Amino acid sequence: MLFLSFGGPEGPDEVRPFLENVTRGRGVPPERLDEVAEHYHHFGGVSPINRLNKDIMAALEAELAAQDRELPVYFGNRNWHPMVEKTVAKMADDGVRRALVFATSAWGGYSGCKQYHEDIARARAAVGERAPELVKLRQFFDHPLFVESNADAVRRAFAEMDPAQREQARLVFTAHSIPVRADGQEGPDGAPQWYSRQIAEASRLVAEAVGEADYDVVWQSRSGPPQVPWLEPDICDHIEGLHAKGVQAVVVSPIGFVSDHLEVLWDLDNEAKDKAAELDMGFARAATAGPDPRFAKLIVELIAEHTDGVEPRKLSTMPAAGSTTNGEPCAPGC
Ligand SMILES: CC1=C(CCC(=O)O)c2cc3nc(cc4[nH]c(cc5[nH]c(cc1n2)c(C)c5CCC(=O)O)c(CCC(=O)O)c4C)C(CCC(=O)O)=C3C
Ligand SMILES: [Fe+2]
Repeated sequence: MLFLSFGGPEGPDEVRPFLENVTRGRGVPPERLDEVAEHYHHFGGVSPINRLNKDIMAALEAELAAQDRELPVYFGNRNWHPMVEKTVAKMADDGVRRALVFATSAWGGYSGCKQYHEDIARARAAVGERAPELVKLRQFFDHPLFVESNADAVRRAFAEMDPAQREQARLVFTAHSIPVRADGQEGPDGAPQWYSRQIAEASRLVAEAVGEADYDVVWQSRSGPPQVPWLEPDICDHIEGLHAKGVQAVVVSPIGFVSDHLEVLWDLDNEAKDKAAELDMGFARAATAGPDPRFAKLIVELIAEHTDGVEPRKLSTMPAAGSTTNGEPCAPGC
């Protein structure tokens, strides 16, 4: 099994080279990179993502052992060490001929799915003929274990809230913004907005599970040049808008993220929280699904769909997608 993720710097000297890897050829303006570098420096130049991924892998290994499944887990990243090319070379050295790939995103779209397929293809090309066959596991945004752990996290966040504010607190889901044009691309069902529709659907399922009829879905962490439209509203603007309408408290669910990496710590626990405080609003941020023990069970279930013919469990009617061999596109044009 190859555990494939984004990667992140482990010290101040690694921040710039990491950011250059992330944005290579993407037209992200240098001012934006300076701003994001500051976010990393605020945490000593260390992204929490590597530690979080190691925790998930440890839980995954324990779950595999508990289920008597013998499956070695390798770790590789798109943007920082251990780089996926090196990891796949090591797998070939170890005699691995075929592996499943878990990518740490629940979603379709370029950053969450297609780019991981490109990583798989690039790593295989770098290794050459000896490269193992690599089969990526599917998108899991509507898997009951993902939905239930996010729902429990939302319940805990409501419970944390001052009882006086709890009743009127507004539930707000947030995910990583992407360019409006990128979101316009068709999904495997032939309809556009595959990524934002999945976010909407996962949010609906979580809201339904916790019994909140009214909620919002908003975006965060936009990048790119300011003149290019990205999905809106931004979480901080939205908190202002809610305040103007008389809402006194928000519960924020970072549904778009698998763990508390830098965008969650900075854009939510700093910026959004400060915005709420400035407006004298109550604020509670729900946990992400990654550290929940159900997350390792979810990964093993996705594995079992391939090894044991386990029927994919899905709470939405949107088609399963994102699983192909050697980085092939899921559907023509995907
Ligand atoms: C949809 C999406 C996810 C969610 C998918 C999923 O994971 O479920 C995601 C995850 C992540 N994004 C991350 C970090 C960054 N993303 C950037 C830039 C960008 N992200 C984009 C989209 C997404 N990104 C896009 C369209 C860009 C513009 C440039 C480009 O087209 O690539 C930049 C460059 C600076 C900036 O512009 O912000 C950084 C540093 C980290 C690691 C955080 C850590 O270190 O803890 C993670 C997990
Ligand atoms: Fe990103």
